[in-house]
Amino acid sequence: MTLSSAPGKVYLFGEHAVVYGEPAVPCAIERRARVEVQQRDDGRLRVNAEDLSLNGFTVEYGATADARPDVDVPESLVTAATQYVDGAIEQVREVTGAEEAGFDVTIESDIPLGAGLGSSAAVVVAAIDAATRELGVTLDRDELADRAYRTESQVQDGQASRADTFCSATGGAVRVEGDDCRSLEAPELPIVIGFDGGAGDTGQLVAGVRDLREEYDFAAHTVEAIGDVVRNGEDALADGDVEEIGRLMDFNHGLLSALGVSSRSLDTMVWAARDAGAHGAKLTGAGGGGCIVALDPTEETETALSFTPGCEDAFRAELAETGVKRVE
Ligand SMILES: Nc1ncnc2c1ncn2[C@@H]1O[C@H](COP(=O)(O)OP(=O)(O)O)[C@@H](O)[C@H]1O
Ligand SMILES: C[C@@](O)(CCOP(=O)(O)O)CC(=O)O
Ligand SMILES: [Mg+2]
Repeated sequence: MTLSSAPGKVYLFGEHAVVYGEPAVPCAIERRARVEVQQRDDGRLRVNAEDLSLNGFTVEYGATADARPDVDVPESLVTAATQYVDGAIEQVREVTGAEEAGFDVTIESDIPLGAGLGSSAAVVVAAIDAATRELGVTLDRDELADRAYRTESQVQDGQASRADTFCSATGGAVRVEGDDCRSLEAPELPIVIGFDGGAGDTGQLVAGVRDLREEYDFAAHTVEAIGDVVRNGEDALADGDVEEIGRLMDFNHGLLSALGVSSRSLDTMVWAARDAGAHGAKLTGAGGGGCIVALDPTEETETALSFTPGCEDAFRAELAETGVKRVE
């Protein structure tokens, strides 16, 4: 039995635009997915994922595409729920050459699903790490991040960035621009998260931005403008200027909103945070529903969010210094 954990993340800047080669700065947070893997000798894959949004279910199915899970829910829901884990195991079989390997996979996670905190990347990174180690293969961090990226890219129809998976594998604050992935020195940031209890489908939201960008030049320019915000944000991070980081987060939210990926509840939480005196606030991740990230060293934003209709949970998040790790 092998167990690994990997952290989720918030985007300080740059989600969506990063898919088209602009830079982005995600930051790992101390909310982790833990994936336990046990090899089995019949080549089958059994996934036990109590947190899945189908009210929690256990699926057991074979290695071949025709052997689908025997659960009484629509096929599309099952696929949406299982595709990241399926993809991760496919990568493990490929990279180890153990094409027939079967596994029992058990997932336990503190990261809400589809909420912009990178649950998919954390699950994929931890699953690939645990399953390869279970087969006696240790991937270095970059290869692990790359295999996890390939999984996200496949699920998102070829439209994914390396940002979430690199951040989850590495921990800390990172900067990703195309294939260039590196760690960043970041000041201590007073991160507050508001969660509306909802979720967005990353693949669909990414496809929506892609279509807008192809249809309208001004949407393409909006994506480029996000890149400019990120570059300014990097300077503010290097200077440790939290007020300026906040101002740029506000701007970044406006541009994401223009691209159609915000929602009423995300906007409501963003405004509640700003009204409470946060330095800045924006949605994080793909959007559509889920989480916002705000910066506030005082208790005001967390308190205001906890009284905001439509906000289900408000909490402070610590930076996760460590990315993927083995759990003994
Ligand atoms: N605890 C979990 N157990 C099983 N699968 C999970 C878990 N958390 C996330 N996933 C997978 O990740 C998907 C959500 O990823 P995504 O839409 O990218 O949102 P996000 O990464 O922002 O949380 C889920 O539909 C599921 O396939
Ligand atoms: C929208 C995007 O930039 C980030 C998605 O983050 P999340 O899956 O919503 O946590 C997509 C990507 O970078 O692959
Ligand atoms: Mg994701």
